[in-house]
Amino acid sequence: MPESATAAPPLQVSSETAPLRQVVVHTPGEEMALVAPGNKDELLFDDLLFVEEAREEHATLVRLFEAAIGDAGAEGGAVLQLSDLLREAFDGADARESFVEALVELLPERNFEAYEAELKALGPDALHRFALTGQAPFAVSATPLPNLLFTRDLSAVVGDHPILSLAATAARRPESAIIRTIYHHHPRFAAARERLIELPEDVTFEGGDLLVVNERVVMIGQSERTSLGGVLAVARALLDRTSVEHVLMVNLPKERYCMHLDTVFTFADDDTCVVFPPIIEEPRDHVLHIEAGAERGGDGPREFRMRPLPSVREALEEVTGRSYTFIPCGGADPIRQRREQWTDGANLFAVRPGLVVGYARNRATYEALARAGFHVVSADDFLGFYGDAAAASQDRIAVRLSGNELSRGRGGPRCMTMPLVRMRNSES
Ligand SMILES: NC(=[NH2+])NCCC[C@H](N)C(=O)O
Repeated sequence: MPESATAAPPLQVSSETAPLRQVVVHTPGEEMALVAPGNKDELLFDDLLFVEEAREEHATLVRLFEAAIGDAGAEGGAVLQLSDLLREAFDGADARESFVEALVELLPERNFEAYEAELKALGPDALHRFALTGQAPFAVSATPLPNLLFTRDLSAVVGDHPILSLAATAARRPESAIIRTIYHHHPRFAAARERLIELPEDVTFEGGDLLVVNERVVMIGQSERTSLGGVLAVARALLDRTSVEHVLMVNLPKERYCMHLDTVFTFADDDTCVVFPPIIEEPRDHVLHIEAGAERGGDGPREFRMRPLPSVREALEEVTGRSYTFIPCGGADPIRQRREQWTDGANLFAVRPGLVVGYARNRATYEALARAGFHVVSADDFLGFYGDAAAASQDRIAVRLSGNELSRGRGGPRCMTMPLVRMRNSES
């Protein structure tokens, strides 16, 4: 293994665009094929995915990461599969037991308590299958977890601190038990365990709502999925325990189309963002700047200082001291903006500053990226001609990934990735 690989720490995310070294994904499997007309709404799918094709699209995304990261990956490789991490964690009987206990606790309405002993007695493979598909060798059943595809929402890493999400919907709540089990029991996370940020059970928070601007600044959406309590609990933990000094809370409409902040706002370069103009460009006092206030003395928690700011742009410019270019998702036409936002045009994933991947179908978004100086290439061309040389260069490149099946799940490349390590060489 090259030296840089062993040197990379187990967890380190220094910004949204810092070069990617290791990422967790989930290639759709058996659980996706269990989405049917009768349960799709409950499972948060607007349509059924053609699973074979979705798997191929996803495999291209994985190849792209492997090509771009090359040998710079952290220990264990560039791309980790969530399902493997869970299966490896289940090798320990403690992990299996605490997973079952977490399910019982997180989903009281499902009455898994009645089968607790049987579930705890399942071996690692059987419990793994039950966790993903809801199917067990006896009379209990749970809902399948097709949304595992969107690994982003399970957790967020800020610096070297992992935050465990607490999913807002019943369909996704078992995912919180999965990620909790992985962080608590998988040997890979042994060193990060003491830095784990866990939230009080009465709040909700999903990773798609948190963006790491730099070591001192994070943005958090207060959304359909992340409650005000969730924002404040994450803010408190970050301000108390990490290098973060500024939390910018963005108040979003509580609607499905913009369920997380990353559905309307992502970073394409250190100073360039792709934005959904109707929500992000109009100033309307929808940003709250949160900082640590005075110590209270005694054991009481430290106070917050909060003040409203008119817009995302003003908030970012004020706390970072730099200026930003906003590229409109869908270009200038309001209808195309809405159509392309719906198919995740604003949900780009940056592999390094200025190298992004999105869904090819969002053509007006790519035209806007081209106008901002990005070379637009297909995923095949990227893999054939660019690969790791492109990752190392300074060129601005926007890769078009075929995602006609994947996009039916209402999530784009950023939603499908949970970076564990992203940092510049100088940071290792
Ligand atoms: N980070 C994101 N924007 N994730 C999108 C998740 C989509 C998923 N079907 C859901 O409704 O939960």
